[in-house]
Amino acid sequence: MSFVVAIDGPAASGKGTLARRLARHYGFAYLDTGSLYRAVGQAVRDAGSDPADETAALAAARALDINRINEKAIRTREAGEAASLVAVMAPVRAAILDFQRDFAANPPGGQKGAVLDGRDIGTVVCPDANVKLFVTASPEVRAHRRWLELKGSGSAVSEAQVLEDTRERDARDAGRAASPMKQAADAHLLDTTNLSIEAAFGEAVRIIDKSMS
Ligand SMILES: Nc1ncnc2c1ncn2[C@@H]1O[C@H](COP(=O)(O)OP(=O)(O)OP(=O)(O)O)[C@@H](O)[C@H]1O
Ligand SMILES: Nc1ccn([C@@H]2O[C@H](COP(=O)(O)O)[C@@H](O)[C@H]2O)c(=O)n1
Repeated sequence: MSFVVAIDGPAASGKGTLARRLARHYGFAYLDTGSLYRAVGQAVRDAGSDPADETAALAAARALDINRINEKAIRTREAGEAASLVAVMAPVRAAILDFQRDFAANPPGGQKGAVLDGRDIGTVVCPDANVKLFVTASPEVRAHRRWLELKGSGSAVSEAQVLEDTRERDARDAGRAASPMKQAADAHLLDTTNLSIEAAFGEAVRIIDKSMS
């Protein structure tokens, strides 16, 4: 049976950085579920439609081919915004739910476990995950990290604008009716506001090792 690590938390809290490192450390498969919503949102934009249009979003979700996701195109500010708009739609979420569950239960490459990160992994996608982490940090720290990242990739967006986007996205993700972002009752809270990447990784390994022994 696959050992599943579920990581949830708000935008730019460090979920992906942590999840990727954990997957490498334990030899597990990794799925960034946010990339699925980003790819759906970006596909709607590419088709010239409005990400708030449910018919267009559902068609894009049903047509999603994870092997054809354009990693660069989905990392923009606009793709993040489009992702959070399509993510409020229950039919869109339903269209990609089985894929995520199957990935967790049967990790590709025959790996013995999987790390999934997103907003509803511990609550909806994998409620029986072996370990659940809820990774967070203050909005200001998260916005600063994301701004540095966007600046590094050539974006001229201001830090104040990134903070505003971050707050808006958090509110939409936590406030929606369908699978809202929420810490599962049995999740460990990991606040990275004052933790380096290394320290956050060390804390997560301590929690996971304990649950494996
Ligand atoms: N503990 C940390 N200290 C400093 N920087 C960090 C830390 N964790 C992650 N970062 C940096 O913050 C940025 C956001 O991290 P990451 O992409 O892992 O967040 P995320 O929660 O997966 O975001 P999203 O949900 O929006 O995809 C990255 O540039 C990453 O290098
Ligand atoms: N399990 C998930 C993962 C993501 N979302 C939505 O996608 C947006 C982008 O996700 P990132 O992790 O890449 O920032 C996010 O803001 C959510 O709206 C989701 O709903 N469920």
